[in-house]
Amino acid sequence: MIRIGTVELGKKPVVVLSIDGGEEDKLDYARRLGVNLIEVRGDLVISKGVDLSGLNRVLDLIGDYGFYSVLTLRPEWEGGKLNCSEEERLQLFEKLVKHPSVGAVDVELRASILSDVRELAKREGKVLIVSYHDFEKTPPAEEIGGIFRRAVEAGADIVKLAFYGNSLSDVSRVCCVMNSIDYPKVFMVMGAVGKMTRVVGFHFGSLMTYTFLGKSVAPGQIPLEELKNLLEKFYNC
Ligand SMILES: O=C1C[C@@](O)(C(=O)O)C[C@@H](O)[C@@H]1O
Repeated sequence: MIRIGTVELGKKPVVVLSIDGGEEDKLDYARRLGVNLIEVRGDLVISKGVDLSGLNRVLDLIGDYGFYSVLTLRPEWEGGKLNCSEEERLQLFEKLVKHPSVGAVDVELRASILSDVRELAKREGKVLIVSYHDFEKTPPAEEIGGIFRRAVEAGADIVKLAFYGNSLSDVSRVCCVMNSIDYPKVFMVMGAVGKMTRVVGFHFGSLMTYTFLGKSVAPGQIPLEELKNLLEKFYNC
């Protein structure tokens, strides 16, 4: 069983609210709607002109509201807003990962700093999420399996795969491949056709689902209120 901060994964659906630094004033509301973790999209926060001390204040506030966070610094080359060198991104990770409210760190499988971030996470006792995003398509089953294996070999505590779905066969293929893999995982099929995976993914072993308040941060995300209602219907939680 994996725990991010005090949040146990795998016992019931875990809801992660992705914030870009503009929603921290809604943390009380998020708590009341059953959000379990806060993903700090540090790349989005920084893109709004917030500096490192401002990012630390966001992390402070998350802790003040009793949440643990997942720290994400998504680069432009994987769909994020961070436009800096990998060395600079690693320095940001080094300055932020140690924050007491950070429970997990998300780094891309294709990042040249992956092994550095892995060692950093291990040293600081944080959960390592190794993620892979394809915002255009869903690969064939064999390729999905290969990506997953590479993430495990890279030392992921949790493997997170997010593919863009163009058809229901994309959705069913991802669910079937994920269902066949016994390893801590999170997956979603992005886009309209893949919306269902953000709710039914738990049936196929996905540990977390990502949501938003205000503006979504990825195609096909379900807003928090609607997601809460769907999870109550499907999982009585
Ligand atoms: O990787 C993911 C999943 C995501 O892309 C989604 O589709 O909900 C949202 C991102 O913020 C997060 O880091």
